[in-house]
Amino acid sequence: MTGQNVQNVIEMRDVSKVFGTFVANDQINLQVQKGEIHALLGENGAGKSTLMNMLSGLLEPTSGEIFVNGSVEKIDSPSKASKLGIGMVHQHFMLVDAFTVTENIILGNETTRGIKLDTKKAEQEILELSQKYGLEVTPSALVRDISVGQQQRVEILKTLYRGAEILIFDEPTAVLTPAEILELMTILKNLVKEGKSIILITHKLDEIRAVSDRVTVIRRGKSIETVDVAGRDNKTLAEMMVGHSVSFVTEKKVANPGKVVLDISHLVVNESRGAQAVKSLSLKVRAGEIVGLAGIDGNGQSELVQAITGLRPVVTGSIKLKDKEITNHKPRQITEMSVAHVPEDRHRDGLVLQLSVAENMALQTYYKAPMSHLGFLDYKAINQKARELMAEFDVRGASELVPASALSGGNQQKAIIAREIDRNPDLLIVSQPTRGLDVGAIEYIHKRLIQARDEGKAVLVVSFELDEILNVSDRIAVIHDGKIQGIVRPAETTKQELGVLMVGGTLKS
Ligand SMILES: Nc1ncnc2c1ncn2[C@@H]1O[C@H](COP(=O)(O)OP(=O)(O)OP(=O)(O)O)[C@@H](O)[C@H]1O
Repeated sequence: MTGQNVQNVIEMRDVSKVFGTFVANDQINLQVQKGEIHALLGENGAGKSTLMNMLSGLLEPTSGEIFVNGSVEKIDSPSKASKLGIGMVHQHFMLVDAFTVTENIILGNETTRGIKLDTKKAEQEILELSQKYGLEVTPSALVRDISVGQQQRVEILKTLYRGAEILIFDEPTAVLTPAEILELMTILKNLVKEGKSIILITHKLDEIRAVSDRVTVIRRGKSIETVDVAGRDNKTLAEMMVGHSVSFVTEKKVANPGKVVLDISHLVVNESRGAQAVKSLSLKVRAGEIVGLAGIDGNGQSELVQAITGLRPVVTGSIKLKDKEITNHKPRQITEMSVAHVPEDRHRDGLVLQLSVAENMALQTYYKAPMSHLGFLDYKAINQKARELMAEFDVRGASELVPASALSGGNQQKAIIAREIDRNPDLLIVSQPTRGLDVGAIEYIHKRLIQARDEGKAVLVVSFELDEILNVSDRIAVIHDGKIQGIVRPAETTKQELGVLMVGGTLKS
């Protein structure tokens, strides 16, 4: 069937997707015009990824029609999507670490294009594409040796190499540093300048306003409206998304810090290849305070958190928890000493994706009553507890029995935070707590962190988001090159000052 408005490279008409009895997409309409950047805005679990998975051939609609360049199409596989010129850049990269950039880009494409791994020719083509769109890469580098930002460029090149005209980006900036985000924004603009069309899923309202032409709002599985982005501010966009007013600043009382709970002294920790990542670092976190650890990715913050939680050996120095030595203790021993941890990589360290949401919520407690009796798991108790936590923390999903992989990214994060806060720890360490979360969920998580502080917990928040650090912290420690470059109070500093410390500068007193 033709006759559609050919200006629309994509038209989704009354598209629904039902999982069991759960309606994830409810008669959604979406029109994407050629040469535009079209943002999709919606709360965690609203149904954005589900909708895009139907465009990229990973899921088939339960009902509704999809038109590509004016013709109705059945997109029943990723290769069909690719043939139709649709490419998706996923949030979690799908690259092989041990292969080169070129090998990753041509992987899976050799036979369809009739090329027998002609690496030289492919390298040439990749260089041409990378120059045309400003996607700098080193074709011969191994993927494991390049930065996250470069890995994302490889993902983008992969879709372009397969001839993508319509590119879908699923929260592309969630894993990038501020500098890499700026580079990506330029790349997106280059892509549309060259005639590509882009669908952009992001929770970052600033990014939507910086690059998008139009935005479609999705709420609880339904498309609410499509509007021009020009002239709208963050508050308006946020309110359109959640359907009520949103506050960007979390109210909090002045902290009333008590005894030192976490005492890190002259700590040295190596990174995986043996170089020093944490270099004689000292830091204290007291009961009843939130210390925010700000810094550019790769300055030792991951290794520091891994050392505190027993996941990485300490070379020298000491870590004390309420005056007790925990240096190089096993992770389970540290957990048992009332330390909770929300890890930065929720898929690798936070969840077992194939287990149910309920089982994941019991991961730290399943071996004890009331979750188990005489060595047998009590599923009634496990599931009941999960239902309570899901209601309390607004974890939206079909039920507590679905695998964790079936929760949306933001809801997976809320599930981990619920599990860790519920353990009522003395020390709560949260890394990138709101990565991938919508503004409403961020507001809620920030409130819960402050509530934990007010209940007397020591809280260490590691984040690349300066707004987040400034919003929740009582003290901000800036880490640079494995050392604490400075400690400041949020009310007495600015983002600019933090930026100076983050690159290793010092503040004039
Ligand atoms: N295979 C599945 N089985 C059951 N429910 C599913 C499945 N896949 C997705 N869902 C549910 O559908 C809803 C929509 O999820 P989706 O991932 O599309 O949301 P999203 O808008 O992309 O959210 P986020 O911003 O958090 O990534 C969620 O409640 C999710 O739990």
